[in-house]
Amino acid sequence: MTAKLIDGKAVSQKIKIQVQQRVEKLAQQEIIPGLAVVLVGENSASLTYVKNKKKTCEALGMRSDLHQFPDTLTEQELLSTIDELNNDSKIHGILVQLPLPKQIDEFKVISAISPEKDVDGFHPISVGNMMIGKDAFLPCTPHGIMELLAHYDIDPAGKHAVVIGRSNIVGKPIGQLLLQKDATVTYCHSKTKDLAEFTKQADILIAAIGRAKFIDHTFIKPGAVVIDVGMNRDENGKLCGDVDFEDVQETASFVTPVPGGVGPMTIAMLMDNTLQSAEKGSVQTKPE
Ligand SMILES: Nc1nc(=O)c2c([nH]1)NC[C@@H]1CN(c3ccc(C(=O)N[C@@H](CCC(=O)O)C(=O)O)cc3)C=[N+]21
Repeated sequence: MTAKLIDGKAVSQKIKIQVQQRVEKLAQQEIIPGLAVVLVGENSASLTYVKNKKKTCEALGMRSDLHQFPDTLTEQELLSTIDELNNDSKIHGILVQLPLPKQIDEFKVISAISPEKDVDGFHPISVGNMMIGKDAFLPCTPHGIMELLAHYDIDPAGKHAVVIGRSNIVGKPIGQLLLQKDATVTYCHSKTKDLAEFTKQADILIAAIGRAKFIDHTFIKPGAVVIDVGMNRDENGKLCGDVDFEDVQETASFVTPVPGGVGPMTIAMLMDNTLQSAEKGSVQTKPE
């Protein structure tokens, strides 16, 4: 038996069509959702993601402004850019591409973004609201994973979800979202002893490690759902995940590919968050 493919590309396409239709509705009120993307430095991978976001925005009828700076930018300069974007009524979402150069304190910068425009869901207020299940922009990658599970009728309730990775942007929040859907959640990380002992108990395995093809069939319980959040280059420079996709086929029940799995969902959820922000703004500024 081979695992079923979780087709992030196809699901993201459906979500983007829905976003586009709502963008058209907003256009009748003369509101165009606007996303500001701030990129500091010349990281070529970052530039690719950022261009992808811009292209998607424009395809859906939204605005996207790229603010690109050299890696010598000071923290103060970045904070004043954010201040301007916070006060710009044409901008509904602000995304500061991470990582930032070392002279800039990421926490300070993220905290300076107005929570109403925090479409990445990284602001401490967004994180706090997410933790207690209150209305907040959800971080795009974890939210995209939850949408994928729902789309394939994979209900986390009562399942054992094992998350490998504890970053603030993927590992920690995906564990919380799975917990809110009544999964039993185990977090593993670089200091976990005997990783496979844990992962072999996972009904749902989330791999966010950052090591190419690290997870093979020996880590996987027969019938498990395997979600690959990795974005690595293999020995030939080809994009690949944290999971050895071919090797787990006979063991897993469902698996996400890389590319075409979680990545496209991340972008779709960013578009959805930006649209939602613009929709909220339209309610607040409606003439009486
Ligand atoms: N503030 C911030 N927010 C982010 O959301 C953020 C960030 N910083 N820094 C970098 C990571 C990475 N990230 C990706 C998004 C989409 C794909 C994606 O669409 N990947 C395609 C392949 C793209 C390709 O071919 O290179 C796929 O998996 O099919 C990948 C990676 C968002 N990030």
